[in-house]
Amino acid sequence: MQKITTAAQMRNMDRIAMHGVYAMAPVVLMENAGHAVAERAGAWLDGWDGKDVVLFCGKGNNGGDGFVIARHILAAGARVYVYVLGKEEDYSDEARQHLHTLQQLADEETCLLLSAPQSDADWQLLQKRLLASSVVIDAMLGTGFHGSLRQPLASIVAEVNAAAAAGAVTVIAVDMPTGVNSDTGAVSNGDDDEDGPLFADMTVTFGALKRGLVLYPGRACAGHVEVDPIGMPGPLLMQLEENPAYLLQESDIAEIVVPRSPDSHKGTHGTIAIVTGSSQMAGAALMAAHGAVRSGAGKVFLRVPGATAPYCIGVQPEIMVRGVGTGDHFTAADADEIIAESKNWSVLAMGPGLGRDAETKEFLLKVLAAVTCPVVLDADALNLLAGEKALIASRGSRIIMTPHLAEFSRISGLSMAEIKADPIAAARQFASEWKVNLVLKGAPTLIVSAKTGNVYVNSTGNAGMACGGMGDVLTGMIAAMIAHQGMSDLCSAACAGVYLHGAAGDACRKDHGPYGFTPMETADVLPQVLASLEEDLALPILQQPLIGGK
Ligand SMILES: NC(=O)C1=CN([C@@H]2O[C@H](COP(=O)(O)OP(=O)(O)OC[C@H]3O[C@@H](n4cnc5c(N)ncnc54)[C@H](OP(=O)(O)O)[C@@H]3O)[C@@H](O)[C@H]2O)[C@H](O)CC1
Ligand SMILES: [K+]
Repeated sequence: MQKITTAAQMRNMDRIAMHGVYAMAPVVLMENAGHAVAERAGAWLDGWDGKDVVLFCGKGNNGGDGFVIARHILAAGARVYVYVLGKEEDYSDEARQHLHTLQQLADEETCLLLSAPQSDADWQLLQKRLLASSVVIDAMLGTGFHGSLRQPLASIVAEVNAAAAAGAVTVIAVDMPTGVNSDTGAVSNGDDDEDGPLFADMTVTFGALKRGLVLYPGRACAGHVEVDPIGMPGPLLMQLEENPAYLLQESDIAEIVVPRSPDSHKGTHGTIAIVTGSSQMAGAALMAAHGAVRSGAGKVFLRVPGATAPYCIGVQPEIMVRGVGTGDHFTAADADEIIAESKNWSVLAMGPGLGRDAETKEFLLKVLAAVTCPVVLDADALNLLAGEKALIASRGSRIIMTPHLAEFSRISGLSMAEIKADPIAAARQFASEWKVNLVLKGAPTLIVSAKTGNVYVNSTGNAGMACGGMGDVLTGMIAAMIAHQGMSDLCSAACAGVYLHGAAGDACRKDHGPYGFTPMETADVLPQVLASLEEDLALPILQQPLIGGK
């Protein structure tokens, strides 16, 4: 699992690597960092030989990495213009040492060292060089960036973006794209909206992923991201700081979603109950149930208010529908029937299309206080339970709440701006206060474990999924995942549901185009997504065919 760090955690890791028991020389870490970029970007670009490169080095250690990169790509056959944007006395000892080495290699033909552009003529020359080069390397700012971009960096970033937009150059960022805050993913637009952030085609980052590379809008600036350990001692990288966050990747999910045992039966794969809907929103209930069906649930029961049942019965034969009571929304009088039935259920999901009637809140409170199976709460269930922290906290580790940002703002009392400023902290704080497993839906979706406080950042999904009904399908999927063999840990089930839902959306995007595909279509590609996941798994002996076959 890829660890995601903050700048402070990274600095702490650096400090221990250099000044703790490992006593690594700072100049060596910088050497490794620069070498890693030269190697990884070189492999990605099919080598450096014969390439014209413009390299911008800032006045911090990110710039120091740039001096090392210049030396390595020169040796690999590139011609390089190095803009040294700091004064020699500004640099750290290790950066200055690498600058001195590079100065010995400088010549007119292959390695020209230049200072920051000042006159109009300098800027015109810079533009010309950018358009004539094939690669730009951004070693201007890394984890030390704060505030909004100052000059001349803001204008350089604007020139690089313009050259890239003209199709002239491939842009490689060192550790972070300049202008992206490494802790929040917030970007700087400088004083002029066109002045930043830098948009990279590839980012090579050091030690571990930075939050700003996985959170939007920064994530959109990073391009293809590779993480290099730069020779950091393994135990240091593995060491869990407080409040860790991780990026969810296919291999992580393949470990959680165990293959079905060949002698399993429908009872093995869970009885999922979706108790939701109202006459205005029967579709939401059906989409949630369909999400569960397509996730391989053993049995799916849909319980809707009595007057809603005619809209749901017979729509999809796999879903066993029954109306409860006679109204068009649930009331407290309907709770006993649900509570009695729940003894046979593996999991209960409530919320999509539930409506916000006060009577429905009474129903929810009664059901939640009595049921013992795990519960997934979404949409209107969240709105109705916004003030019920004590009830949720009393059984939160058995509950998954799945708000989108607006719902999360309503129940947490945080403004959208506060959430966006630090979504990881906001999600973690909420999960800890409400003692609940949280799925904060957005780009990207965050999952927080009630038990450990660990945060998982999803890596799948796309903007085509921003449409009504996608969340309903996800609710059913997460419910079905909980019932899968070996998935009794609710947070793992939520991670699997969220990852697979996004992967299904990505498959739809590929098949249908960037948007316009539906939640039902998204659910329908799940078996294919699961098939590709199974390819990642070593099939257990029992799964292998007895005769023939692959
Ligand atoms: N283990 C590792 O990860 C290693 C990382 N390395 C590299 O080091 C950088 C971090 O280096 P640091 O010197 O701390 O920071 P930066 O180089 O990113 O930037 C600091 C300079 O940037 C100036 N700055 C800050 N904000 C702005 C802004 N908005 N506009 C313009 N300039 C800005 C800042 O100037 P101040 O006047 O504000 O102080 C600094 O001069 C990391 O990212 C890696 O690339 C090591 O090389 C190896 C180990
Ligand atoms: K950079």
